[in-house]
Amino acid sequence: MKSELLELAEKMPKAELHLHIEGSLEPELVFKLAKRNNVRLNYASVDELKAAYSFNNLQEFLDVYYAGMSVLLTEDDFYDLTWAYLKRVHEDRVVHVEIFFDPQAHLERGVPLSIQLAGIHGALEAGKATLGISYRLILSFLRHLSEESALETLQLARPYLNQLDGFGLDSSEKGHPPEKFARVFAECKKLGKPITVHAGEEGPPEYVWQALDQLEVDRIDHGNRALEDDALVQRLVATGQTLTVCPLSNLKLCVVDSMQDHPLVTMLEKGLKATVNSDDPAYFGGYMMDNYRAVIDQLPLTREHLHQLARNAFAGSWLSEADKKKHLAEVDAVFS
Ligand SMILES: Nc1ncnc2[nH]cnc12
Ligand SMILES: [Zn+2]
Repeated sequence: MKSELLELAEKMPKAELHLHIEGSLEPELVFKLAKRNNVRLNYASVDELKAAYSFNNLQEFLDVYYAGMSVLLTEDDFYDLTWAYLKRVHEDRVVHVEIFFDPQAHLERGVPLSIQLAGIHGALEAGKATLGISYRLILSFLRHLSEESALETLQLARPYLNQLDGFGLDSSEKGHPPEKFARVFAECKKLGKPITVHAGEEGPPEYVWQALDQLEVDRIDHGNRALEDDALVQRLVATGQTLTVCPLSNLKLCVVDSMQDHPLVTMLEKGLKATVNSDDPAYFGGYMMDNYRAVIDQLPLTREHLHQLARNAFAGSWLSEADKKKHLAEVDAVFS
């Protein structure tokens, strides 16, 4: 049974909806870019850097994540990073990606938005042309920074709106509720772009309510802690909200104690539109298939659950209705 599910997971076309491009920066590439840009690292070797990838919570990870991305300085760096991710997920039969980038983290180091976007967008276009991977690019605001900083970033982004497909909110969740950014996302809404925010990863169910009621999000990233509130689950089910769940991330950041305790199957059984994603694959032990392998191995996942997960990802994507329909038919063909 397990091997049949694995085979199906390998074969089915996949959409990844929760991926921080800076979180796909592999240790080997960190060292290559550090050398290219003359950046001094606090680690002597790839192995020493990898040894630092042990986290007790989100903040411990974020400290390493922001330090790692300090090597990203030029257009080529952003291009190489994004291209490496696309090539890697192509092997996992990922055909559509919706990826975040954290512009404020790079602006702080003096890297203009134009450089960040030229590299990331250039690689996404190359991936579309040569690997057949469609994409959406999401500008994500850092919630540990101020509302003012987010508004300034949005101003800087205005000339590039044709390259931005939506807006997100990430970084340190606790103490930085969605309502802190209500005015920022109201501005984003006026631009007619979809919104997705991290909520209920470490933060309480109240943050998920705020994301829904005050930010009027189109998707929730993570959402694990929504399960603590039955009324919230009912709301998410009734409105068909997609949750971009990240199993290996949740394990690495101690959101769950073990993969056997992961709520993915519970979510599906409750009718929540859960999807499987890798979040920050270079830091959390794997890309899309690694995540699928983990949940197939460790959870009572059925063929129907797997089919639902594949469908949820395309249905919850920001693809056109015609493209969704095409991909859903391809998924169904694998499971027929
Ligand atoms: N899992 C995560 N949660 C919040 N912010 C992030 N930034 C990158 N990965 C993140
Ligand atoms: Zn994330």
